[in-house]
Parts: sequence; C-alpha cells; structure tokens
Amino acid sequence: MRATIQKLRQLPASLQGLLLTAVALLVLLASGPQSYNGYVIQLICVYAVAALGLNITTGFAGALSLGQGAAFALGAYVTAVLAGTYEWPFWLALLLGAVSGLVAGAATGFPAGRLGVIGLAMISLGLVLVVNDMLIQFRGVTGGMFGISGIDARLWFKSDPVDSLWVVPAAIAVVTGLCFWLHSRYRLSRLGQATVAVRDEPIGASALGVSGYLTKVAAFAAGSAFAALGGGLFAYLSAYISPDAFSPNLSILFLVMVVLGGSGSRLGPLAGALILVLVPLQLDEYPHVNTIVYGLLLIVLMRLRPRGLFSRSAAPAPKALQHVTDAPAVPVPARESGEPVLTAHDVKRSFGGVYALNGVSFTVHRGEIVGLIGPNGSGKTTMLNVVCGLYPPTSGRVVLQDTDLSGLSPEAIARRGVARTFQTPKTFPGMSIEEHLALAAPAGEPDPELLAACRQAVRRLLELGGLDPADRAAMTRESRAMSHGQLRFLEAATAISGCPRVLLLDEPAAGLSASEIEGFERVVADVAAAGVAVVVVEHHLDMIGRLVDRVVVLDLGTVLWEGPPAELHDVDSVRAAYMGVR
Ligand SMILES: Nc1ncnc2c1ncn2[C@@H]1O[C@H](COP(=O)(O)OP(=O)(O)OP(=O)(O)O)[C@@H](O)[C@H]1O
Repeated sequence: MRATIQKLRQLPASLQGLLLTAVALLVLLASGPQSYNGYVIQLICVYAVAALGLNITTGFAGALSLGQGAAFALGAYVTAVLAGTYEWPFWLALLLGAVSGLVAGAATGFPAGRLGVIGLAMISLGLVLVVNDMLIQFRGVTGGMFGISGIDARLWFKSDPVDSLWVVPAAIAVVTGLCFWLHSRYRLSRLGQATVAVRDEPIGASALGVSGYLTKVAAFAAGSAFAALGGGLFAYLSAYISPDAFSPNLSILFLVMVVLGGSGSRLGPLAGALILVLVPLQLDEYPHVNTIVYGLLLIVLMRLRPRGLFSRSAAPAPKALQHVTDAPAVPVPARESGEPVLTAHDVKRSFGGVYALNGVSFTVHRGEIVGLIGPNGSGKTTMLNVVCGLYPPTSGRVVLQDTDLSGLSPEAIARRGVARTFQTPKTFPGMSIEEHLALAAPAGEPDPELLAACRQAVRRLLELGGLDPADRAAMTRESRAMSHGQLRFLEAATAISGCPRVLLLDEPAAGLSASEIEGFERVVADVAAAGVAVVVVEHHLDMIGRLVDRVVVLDLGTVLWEGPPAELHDVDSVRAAYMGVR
C-alpha cells in the first residue's frame, strides 16, 4: 500500500489529476450515476474540491479560515441563480460561480491578509454567519428559506435541459481531477513555494524578496474560487438548494477534512473528504452512538497522526538543482576590493528612546569582506536589520550603489540584491532543499561569472552540510528533519543561490565545528572573490582574523574602531570595550 502511494505521489500532477477523474468515473459507472452510491461518490468529489481550496488557504498559506462554507454557498447560489432563474449553460454558470468565489476571496484577503491567525479566523467566521443570513434575507434572489429549485444542466442559453444522466456526474469527476491538478500546480509553482515560505518563516521569506501579504491574498482568492466551484457542482448535484445545506458546520467540516487528511499535503484533502463523508454515513446505522464513535475516531486518528494522514508537504521543484549539480568547477579569481557597494551614513536606530545605533557609518566595497564585531548588545544585528529593511533607520541612510535603501521594505531590498542569514537559521521546515534554492533563484540574468561562482558555492555549502546535491531523495525531503548545522549551511546556500550583490552573515559560525567553520570561510572568500560585498557579524575572533579584510568594531551603537584585523588586538579601546581588558 505504502509503495503504491509512493509511486502515485511521484507521478506528474497532470497524470494524478487524470487518474483521479478516471477512478471517479469508473466508480460512478460501477455504481450507476443516479444511484445512492453514485450520489455519495459525487458528494465526496464536490466536498474534495472545496477542501482542496481550503488546503491552499489554510494548508499552504497557514491562514486559518473558518469561512470556506461561505464561498461554497456563494458559488452554489450564483450558479443556481444563473442556471435555474436565467437558464444559462452549465459550464458558464459554474465558471461564473468560481469567479464570484475568486472575487469574494480576494476582497476578504485584502483586509484579512494583514491579520494574525486569530483575526483571520474571526473574519472568516463572521463571513459565514453574514452569508448564511443573507441567503435568508435576500429572498427575491435566493428564494429565502425555500431556496432555489430547477437547477438543470443546459448546454446553451435557454436550451432544453440535457437528457443524459451523465452530464453532471461527468462534470463533477472532470472538475475534481482538474482542481486536484491546479492545486498541485499551485503548490509546485513559485507562488506556492513563496506561500509556504511565508507560512513557515515570514521574516526569512521577506529576506528572499517574498511579499507575505500578496501570497496570503492570492491564497484566499484561489481557495475561495475552488470552494465556489465546489458549491456550483453541489447545486447541480442537488438540483435544489436552500440555506439549510450551508450551515456554519459546513465550514468546520471542510477544515476537519484538511486537518485530518494532512494540512498542506497534496493528497490530504482527498483523503479527508473521503473519510468524512463515508464514515458518518456508515455510522448512521447506529443512531444512538454514531456521534460519539465519530468524535472518538477523529480523536484517535489525530492522536496517531498529529500532522494528518498525509503529512509530507515538500514538493519537487523541477530542475532547481540541475544547475548546481551540473555546474562545472570554476577557477576562483584572486580577491580584490573594488568600488563601494554598500554605505551606511550616520545611521541611528532607537528603541523606546534608547539608541541601539547612534550614528554608525561604514562602507563595504565590491569583493570585500568586512567583519562587524563588538560586545553583546553593541548593535551588530540591529545594523544588519537596518540594512536589510527589517528596521527602518530612525535617521541616517543606507545606500546600495546609487539606491537609497532607507524606507524600502525588506522584500524590495532583497530584490535589489541584498541577501542575509540570521543568528538562528530562518529556513522553511515544510520545504525541501530544492525548493529553498528554487525560491531564491535570481529573477534576472546575473553576471555569468558571478552565477558560476555562486552555483559552485551552493554545491560546496550543501556538501559541507553532508548533503549530496545529486541525491534526489535527500534534496526533495522536507528540511524540518535537518540538524542545526545542516540548516545553517542550507540558509547560507539559499542566500547565495540568489547571486546577491551584498551578503550579510549574522554569526554564521555559531554551532559549527572547527572544520565546518574552515570550509565555510573558504566558500565565503570565493563568493567575495566573485565580486560580492560581504558583511560578517561574528564573535569568533579567530575566524574574523582569517577571513575578513577590514573590521568595524561597534560599542554602544557607535563605531569604536575600524581597521585591518591584524591590528585589532593592539588597540587599547577595543581591548577595553570588547575583550574586557582594562
Ligand atoms: N526589537 C528591539 N526592541 C527593543 N530593543 C532592541 C530590539 N532589537 C535590539 N534591541 C536592543 O538594541 C541593542 C543592540 O542589540 P543587538 O541585537 O543589535 O546587539 P548585538 O551587538 O547584535 O548583540 P549580540 O552580539 O548579543 O547579538 C540591545 O540593547 C538590544 O536590547
């Protein structure tokens, strides 16, 4: 069973979608499209479509939505009004139903996308209650409590309803397969990778140029479109709809389908829909205990599989690593410092009136490695945070070549070529190594020499972490299982794979062994030799002595001394402030 699932997982998404449609059609053929079993199979498909949509919003984007039932109801009513009242063709009624969900999802996502998990849950729950009430109140359109009947499938405007019993079942089977394919494509796309990155580590994602807000709005819109399409299919399946079919419980049911199946996984929503439609129907034969057994079953399943039945969320990122594995070894040029790349001009940054940076100025040149050192709390990390846009400066400016970075968002600064690592690696647990590198891949056409050097550096960093870039299985595994050292190398490899102009490294040696530090130093030196300006914040003074061209010593938010590392130990003020020697 496990081997079969493994093989099915490895099929391309398009084939998986086709297979799903074929299986649904075969089962429908065996049971008869008008039979009770046929109805149940179609209901599973319809709910699966809505659950796949919710998996985009909640699973991929991590936005807890309790409002999937509202989009489902909206799609059902838009489709039912167009099909029943205006006698539109079924394909167009379904399409417009889905579009209504897309628009409603985007309209919800724009204000809701900036809220935290609880705020989002509250807004979406409010939406379900509002929509449910509107279905009753706007009876001129919705039929109020009586609902809408006569929802017949037509091929063209005002034509007679189609005779065939197969139109609706076939449409349901095809749309389910199509939605599964679209859902998988979404996860595999750059947008999907960005969405998961924001879910797992929003600050790390912003450092790669990803806008968290837009990924959430897109996920809301896509998730609602799926739900509305499911709702439209439900209207045709039932031929009659009323508000009773869309109680707030429906949204909870969709959520449980996603969580039970495995939030964020690609097969989970299908499994969730299958189980949560079939199990209650089987239990209906035992009316006194059915709810108790159903509840206990859910508890036991979640206890045994806390991340759901299908927990794997990482997806292959085709060709992401080919350029790394196939890259020929490149000779490393001698390192020379060139023109200024990054300049801090009198940067101040205060927190509640206390200045963490109080007028810091320094310059980093092309190909140069600058060590930013100083005692704990002297402002080193704050300086990196100001450069990469996480903290806007209180006053002063940071200039990247000719661009003033002050006031730009972290995403905008990252897109201009500033990459960084963090004291604690901000990698994305639900994404594979391949996906990390694919997400960070440069958007434009970088200088070929820089590109070759960066690819070589990425390969060597992965190897330093004991990861073989040619080992496809390892490269497609979720990074959540990786050790601290491996994550450090992965984070650095990710930052470098974007071919940055400036590389900021925050305590890269922390937690690494002596040999790992040495290997890391060689990679950083080679990247600098290819023209990248590097700033290293580090307490490991031996590493600083070996690696950097120039040291900038911070103390209490000001530059205490600047010069070559060899002279560091001879400067009294540095010894006093930094090493505690008075
Ligand atoms: N978000 C924040 N809110 C309030 N104070 C902050 C914030 N970030 C930094 N600080 C303060 O700014 C000062 C400088 O902190 P910073 O982390 O930049 O020092 P550091 O030199 O990197 O220290 P370490 O070597 O321990 O990492 C500290 O006093 C710190 O408490």
